[in-house]
Amino acid sequence: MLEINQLAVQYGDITAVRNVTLDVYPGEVVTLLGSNGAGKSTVLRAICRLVYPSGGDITFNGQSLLTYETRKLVGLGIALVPENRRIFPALTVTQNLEMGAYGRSRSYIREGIEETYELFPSLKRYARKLAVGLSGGEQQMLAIGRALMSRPRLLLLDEPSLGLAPMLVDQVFEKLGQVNLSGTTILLIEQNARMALMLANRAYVMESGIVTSHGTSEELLADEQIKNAYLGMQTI
Ligand SMILES: Nc1ncnc2c1ncn2[C@@H]1O[C@H](COP(=O)(O)OP(=O)(O)OP(=O)(O)O)[C@@H](O)[C@H]1O
Repeated sequence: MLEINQLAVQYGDITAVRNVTLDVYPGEVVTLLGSNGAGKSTVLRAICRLVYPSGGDITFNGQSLLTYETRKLVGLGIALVPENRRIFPALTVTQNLEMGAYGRSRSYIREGIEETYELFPSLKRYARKLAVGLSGGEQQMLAIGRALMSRPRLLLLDEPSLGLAPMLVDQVFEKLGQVNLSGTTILLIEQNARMALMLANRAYVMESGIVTSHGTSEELLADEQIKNAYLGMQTI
């Protein structure tokens, strides 16, 4: 579905990412792990055309994304849940969801909102409240719900656990599991390796701009180096 081939990205003189090759197959959850500054977000930015690669290619269902503008990706079936959620604080919860399907028919939007409230019943209670008043966990659910409004085939998430208490992280990941079960493919960028590996089928690990290992989640969970570097002493 998504193929990244030998991707390189520069910020001026800084090479943030080089030689990154990564595949996401339909129906999978794939996670990209790595510590701060490893280059994970840069890969996501390149997929969304927020930065232009200095080398390599990115294709979606066989079509190069490098010729696409960011705003056209949604039409291809790609939606992004950005880092720090970036919801519209001065709009209500329902209005935020409507923005996720901007330009679509009223019935498309109505059905999307109904489906979103089915998936996130807690959001429904706040439908008419301003998004600014939501807790961090609810804002993350709203950001995911907004991205799902366009019925993406591929959902990209940048650090959905960021700033959330552990219980809320569990809830967000449980919802992502449901989203995947209902047919949406997921590429997840995370620093919370434990949660990400529990959800994902496969994972890639990045260090200093390159992919240093990849495999199934089971393989990486059993890997001593990964355990020491990313999983601490936690027992899975
Ligand atoms: N706009 C920018 N200008 C210059 N350098 C940048 C810019 N954005 C990122 N970098 C650098 O590129 C490298 C990769 O950053 P990136 O944000 O992709 O890492 P990351 O793995 O997503 O980390 P984080 O979890 O902190 O976002 C880092 O060295 C970072 O300092």
